[in-house]
Amino acid sequence: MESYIAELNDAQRAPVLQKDGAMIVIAGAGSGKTRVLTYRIAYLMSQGVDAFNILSLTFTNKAAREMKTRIAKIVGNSEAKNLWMGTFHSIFAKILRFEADKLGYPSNFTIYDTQDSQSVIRSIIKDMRLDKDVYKYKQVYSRISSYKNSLITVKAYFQNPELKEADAMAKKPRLGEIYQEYVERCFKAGAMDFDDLLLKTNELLNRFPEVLQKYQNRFRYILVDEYQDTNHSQYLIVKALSDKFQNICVVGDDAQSIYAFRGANINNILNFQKDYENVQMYRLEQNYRSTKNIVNAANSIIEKNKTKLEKVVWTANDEGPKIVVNRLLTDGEEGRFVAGSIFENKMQNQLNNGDFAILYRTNAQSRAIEDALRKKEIPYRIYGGLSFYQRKEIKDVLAYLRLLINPKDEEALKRVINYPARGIGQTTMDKLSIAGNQYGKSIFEIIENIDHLDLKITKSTRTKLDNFVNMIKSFTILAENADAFTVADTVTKKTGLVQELKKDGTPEGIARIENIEELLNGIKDFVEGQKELADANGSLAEFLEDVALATDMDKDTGDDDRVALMTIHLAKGLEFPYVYIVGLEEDLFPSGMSMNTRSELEEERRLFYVALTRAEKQAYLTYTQSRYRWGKLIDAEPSRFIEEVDEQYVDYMIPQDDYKYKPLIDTDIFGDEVDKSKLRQTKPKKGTPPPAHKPSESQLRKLRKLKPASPEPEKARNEIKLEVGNVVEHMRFGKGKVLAISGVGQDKKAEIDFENGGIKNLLLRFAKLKFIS
Ligand SMILES: Nc1ncnc2c1ncn2[C@@H]1O[C@H](COP(=O)(O)OP(=O)(O)OP(=O)(O)O)[C@@H](O)[C@H]1O
Ligand SMILES: [Mg+2]
Repeated sequence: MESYIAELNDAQRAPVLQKDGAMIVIAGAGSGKTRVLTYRIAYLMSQGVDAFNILSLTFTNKAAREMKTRIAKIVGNSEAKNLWMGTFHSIFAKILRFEADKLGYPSNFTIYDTQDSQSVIRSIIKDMRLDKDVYKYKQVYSRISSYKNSLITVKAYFQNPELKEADAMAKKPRLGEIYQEYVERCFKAGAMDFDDLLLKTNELLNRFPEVLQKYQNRFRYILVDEYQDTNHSQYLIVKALSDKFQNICVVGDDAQSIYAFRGANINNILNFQKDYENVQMYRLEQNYRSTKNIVNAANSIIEKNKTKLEKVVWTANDEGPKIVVNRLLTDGEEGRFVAGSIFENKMQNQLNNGDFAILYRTNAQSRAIEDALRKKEIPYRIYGGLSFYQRKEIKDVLAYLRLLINPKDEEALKRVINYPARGIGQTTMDKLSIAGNQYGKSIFEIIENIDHLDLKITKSTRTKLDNFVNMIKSFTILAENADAFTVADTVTKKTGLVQELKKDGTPEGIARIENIEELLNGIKDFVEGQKELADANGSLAEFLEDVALATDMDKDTGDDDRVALMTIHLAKGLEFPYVYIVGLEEDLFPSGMSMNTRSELEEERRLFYVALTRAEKQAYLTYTQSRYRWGKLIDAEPSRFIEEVDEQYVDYMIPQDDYKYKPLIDTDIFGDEVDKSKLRQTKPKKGTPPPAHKPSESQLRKLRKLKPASPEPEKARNEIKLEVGNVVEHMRFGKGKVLAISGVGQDKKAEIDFENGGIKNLLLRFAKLKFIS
């Protein structure tokens, strides 16, 4: 037996050693799912499976790299290099390049990022003269994106009157036309957006059986991490590719499904057994990541969800300190508390900055935290947010590079045709655009043929356009032989980009030049790295693809020591010794936008579960009493999730005098006077605690029945549609009759005459009412 196999427990070893067939590993956080995938790949290779025949799909490219490094240690570097590992998007972008011509795309197609896509949509809305307050481009974009991820093409859209009706109901009757125009413009520009990378892969595998066969034969063994967050489009790709050999291993945790809002479909996990023959189901129960306190606290939260697979998670690790909950006055205080606590922990326990993570629900929350960390001189890195590649000056350089690779790339062209200024104005651009639409050609092609078209563009402007096109063409020729660095270096010099910034002379201008230098350094590194690989040569096209699909996480080389700041969504799959979860307030976490239905609330709760289970040694939860939101200082309420953590695993910090704490006297929804600060300190006892030690065999047998707990038919409490005359039940006041309803939406209230409490005016959003008749 290979020695690394000994680094697995019995339950983990089983799916690693089952070489063939379909298998699913369902298990809670930190139980070694990702480790199973990694070791399984190493094992397959030791059994003679060629690395070229293994496809492994991960949530980030960084995760893929880490797995590869681990595998390389076991099987050797040269073999591990040939593995196909990466995100769905990066793997299938590669395949699409090989096969692009079949779909009518150039193999050098551009990948439009979200900004590019939204910019195309904005100009369509403008060109169609639609009201931009009704047709909000971001909303339109996400609508189109969700169609694509459900494989609803333009044709399918128009064949399905229900979709059109739904959009009409949402006051966007022309959404289908926008969708159609968007698809046409992208196609004309030789561009695919992120969603196309999946949609077009599906199209490719469906329409061309010989292509499907080729990749089925190639990827004889397929592995998928974080399977709970695959969307329909991804699901179908995996299904098609694995259909022939059925050697597929997926791992996931339904309790960590947090992308339903982007189309992830939990049924992919629930139905896996139906999709393949002789599916082996494996469970892992022992958590190796966290202390008992953290594991048990996390169990006590997820227990509150009605839709879930029953699972056991226990740990043999130490008890560890309790979870610390602290209330602060403002977000500034919150930042100072977190920075101070990190500082103290570092001093007391001799830790590195990299041992800490600060997790939040929304990117906007990072600012106050950053201020505090800077004051304490604690180095940090923000993941997500505005990435390096989205900075203006970087996008400018990249636009030139994209354009020389794919001259049809309309978004790139618009960005740089008159930057630095070349005297090509908006009127000229409009004329070119109109001609482009009329002839179904790209602007670049229109300019190339400008002498044959009657566009009423002056001779002098035509010369300027000519010069621009010739410059780009000269770069294209250079790129045929030179590597990415040489090309990029030439472009920044010849286009006048750097000179323009030098002229500017302001500190911002200088910072921008430094960023461009940084980009060039990055390209140089990339070229050196790629030259070592068998199937790459450091070309510009390869670099651009890398950039288009890079997330901030991917750039993290981990070689400098910083505190990590990120949204919880980004933290999935990661682990840190110390984790601070900040902003635990109603309407922020759970998000005010996700409380309309029980399923949305449950997704927020899973998000909280993900956050807490990132922690190895200790977790901190913080909330504030008031917070600036949308420019207003509002009273914040502690998140319901804080109360949901079984109190035996929690330490509440008593506010110190220097917090300038003022008790907030308020009336609650029952009309009683309450001191809000005390509200959360007296908590009712919770139900049976989850197992702190390995549960008994009989308990395990009960819990192991891996069937979905049926969601209770009772409606989410804010879903209840009450009418005057209805009878309801309240936990405290007993039965009551609805006398009147007032307010709308979030403010909807009901006046109810209760058996035990008399007449009460209750905010329906909060009142725990059961509908009786
Ligand atoms: N048998 C084992 N012995 C020792 N350590 C282990 C074992 N299995 C897993 N670990 C460690 O436990 C931690 C969690 O493992 P891993 O990340 O694979 O869990 P996971 O199930 O993928 O978690 P998540 O659900 O958060 O993605 C890692 O640090 C891993 O190295
Ligand atoms: Mg994992």
